[in-house]
Amino acid sequence: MFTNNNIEIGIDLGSTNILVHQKGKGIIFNEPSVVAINTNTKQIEAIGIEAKNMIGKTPEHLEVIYPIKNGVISDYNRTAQILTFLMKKTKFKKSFTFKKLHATITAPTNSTPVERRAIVDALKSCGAKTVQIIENTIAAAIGAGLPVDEPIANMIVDIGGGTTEVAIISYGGVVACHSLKIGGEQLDDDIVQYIRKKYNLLIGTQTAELLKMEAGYATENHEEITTSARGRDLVTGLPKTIPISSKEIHEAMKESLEQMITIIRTTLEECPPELSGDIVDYGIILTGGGALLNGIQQLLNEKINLPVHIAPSPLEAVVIGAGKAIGMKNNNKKVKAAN
Ligand SMILES: Nc1ncnc2c1ncn2[C@@H]1O[C@H](COP(=O)(O)OP(=O)(O)OP(=O)(O)O)[C@@H](O)[C@H]1O
Repeated sequence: MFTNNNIEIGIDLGSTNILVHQKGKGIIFNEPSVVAINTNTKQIEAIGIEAKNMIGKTPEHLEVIYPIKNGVISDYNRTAQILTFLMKKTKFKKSFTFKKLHATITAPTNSTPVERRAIVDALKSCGAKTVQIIENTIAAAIGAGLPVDEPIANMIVDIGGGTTEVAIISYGGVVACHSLKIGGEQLDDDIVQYIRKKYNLLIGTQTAELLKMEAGYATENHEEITTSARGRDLVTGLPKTIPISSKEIHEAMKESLEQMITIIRTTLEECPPELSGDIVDYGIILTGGGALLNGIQQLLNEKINLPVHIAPSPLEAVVIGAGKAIGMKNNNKKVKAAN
């Protein structure tokens, strides 16, 4: 659609990870959604891995934060700063063709027009010539290789860091959808709270995330493993290491996982009957980092009684879909363009 002088990119501004996909090059940026802010100048000093490595080690004038909450940055200025910094880091700003940058950026299904406008304006203020917004779930479906423009219903469950989004997609549009402000970060927090209550031990969220990845199981029945958790004893104030079992980690995450199952059920209940057959035939496609949780496929299969498939690159599906969607905007009725 565009000439070779144009750069076409897809951006996934996730709560946990920011990814940029460039047509012809693939994923060119994939780093944590962390920024280091200079509290004196209010300017961003670092983003991604560089900023994450500063956590706990920053001088007084630097604050390290995760600015994207539940897939949305509420502050327009901060959004513009992050995107400008991102454009510099990905070197688009140095390119003389920058004025021909065409960006597709994803947004949560339930984000407000004000939040979407803020993202579009921020990207345009960075110099993007055209900006289009695509819903996360549609991008995830495209990235997972589903035939979104065909009259076949597909069900996407995207379990990200801050949100779980569920959508039934047919003919390129969302037929039914629900979003929950619970994702992988809540599971980490559940583990922190569980260990604090049961053992009077305070662990960090990064430790909790590692426990989740190594020994966290979505299903109650699994081969039990034991690992160790390191933190600060809340009684003595001293560092302490305790053994912790995969059963306990499952127990900690159980309630949040049940809430995810509930919104999948609710979305299925709203599926028009003539599309239900497709969902029965094709099942549910899982995307987002949460798709990598041990046993999640089995849990959903047992509770929802439908086939469950994990997308080929679950962490990258959304940005790959955003990157591909740029040429699809005339077919995809749910892609909201703001050129
Ligand atoms: N192997 C794994 N097991 C369990 N969880 C994992 C694994 N790998 C990544 N995750 C979790 O996936 C989450 C990040 O997923 P993803 O990058 O899809 O989120 P995001 O797009 O940044 O967030 P959102 O869509 O909510 O804005 C984190 O909570 C991370 O802990």
